[in-house]
Amino acid sequence: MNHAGGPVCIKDLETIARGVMPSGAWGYYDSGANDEQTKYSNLSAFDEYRLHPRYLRDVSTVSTETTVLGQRVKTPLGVAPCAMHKLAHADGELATSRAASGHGSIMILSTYATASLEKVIAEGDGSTQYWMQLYVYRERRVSEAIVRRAEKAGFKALVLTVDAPVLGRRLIDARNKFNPPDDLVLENFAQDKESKTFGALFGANGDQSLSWENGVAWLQSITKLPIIVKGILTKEDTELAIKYGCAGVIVSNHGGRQLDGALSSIDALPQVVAAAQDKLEVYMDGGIRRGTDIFKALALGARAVFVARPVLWGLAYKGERGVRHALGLLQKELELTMMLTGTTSIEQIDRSFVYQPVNRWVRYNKRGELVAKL
Ligand SMILES: Cc1cc2nc3c(=O)[nH]c(=O)nc-3n(C[C@H](O)[C@H](O)[C@H](O)COP(=O)(O)O)c2cc1C
Ligand SMILES: CCCCCCC(=O)C(=O)O
Repeated sequence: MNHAGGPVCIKDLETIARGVMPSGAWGYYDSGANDEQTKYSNLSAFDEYRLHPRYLRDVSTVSTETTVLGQRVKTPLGVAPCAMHKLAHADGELATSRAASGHGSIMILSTYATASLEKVIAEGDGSTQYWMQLYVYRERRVSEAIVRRAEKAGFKALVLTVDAPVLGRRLIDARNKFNPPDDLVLENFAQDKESKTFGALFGANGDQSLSWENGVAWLQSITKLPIIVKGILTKEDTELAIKYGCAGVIVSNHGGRQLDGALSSIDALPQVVAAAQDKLEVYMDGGIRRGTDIFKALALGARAVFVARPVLWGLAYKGERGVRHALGLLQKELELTMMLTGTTSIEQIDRSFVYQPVNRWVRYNKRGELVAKL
């Protein structure tokens, strides 16, 4: 592929990133769990929703502005939390933060970031909301310390990831015997050198007994920040999130990295939106690679969407400029989709713009090539 004029879509960025990253780091970013069914269905499920365009509606001015948690953002496209941005580029999360900041939406910072949360938020220009992602640890004081630092630094919400009581089994990492490199420091999370394996970092610290009561209710009891639960796929858990006073849920299967066989995010979204009944905000991530994907998720009721791998690919391509490029491509594609569907504001995008033909399924092979339409 010739990229002389720069990557023109997210797929181009993926190809470039694959070419420039060391195989272990690439494998860690790319992998899904086990057979990667969920990772691939996150992508192919979008194709099962078709768009209903409306015309002759004056689309000379289009705005993607909206509100999230009551605050205005320039666009409903944000950055999902991802561990270890420095695997992609030496500037890591600081570069991502600068790029996200110009973009004017939301950046969710991973607990396993390779830059401290204070430094990351300091790169912002005030137009972007920062949310802090948390895993709640057996040692609650470790999690509480991160909450206190996030509050003090100006983070606007806490994102509690619930789909990882244990880490999913990623076969590529197992084959590569990949573990976080010794020279990377997880700056928000004290660790000794000997514990630098996924098992030691994640397994030994995680709390497998975590529940709504000892996790979500505990977090509510120690902070006034809004709590968003990440990794929700069912109406039952949405109802519990409402019961436990959460401000929002992120419909997500962790990019297919946890439970292989779990429902794709876009397919789970409608039932979560229905159960939410406007009592909390619903966001989604997983498989967004096109502006049309963002549009479909908004049409099915998401208030905002988040991307993970496209940001990492941008970072591997050219650091801050690469992330800007990735977010810019998606933003432009969203605006184009709005013009071509006859929508000029986010509020106008509703369910009437998507159509899901029944009994039609598209299938991709592992290289992302279309192999069947049933
Ligand atoms: C390399 C990598 C690291 C991730 N690290 C975290 C993490 O630390 N915390 C978390 O809640 N989710 C993490 N995720 C999951 C993402 O936040 C997100 O749910 C998912 O990747 C979105 O799908 P996408 O990659 O198709 O955009 C990670 C995903 C990737 C690819
Ligand atoms: C350095 C520990 C990484 C923990 C796992 C981060 C994550 O959520 C992932 O999907 O990978």
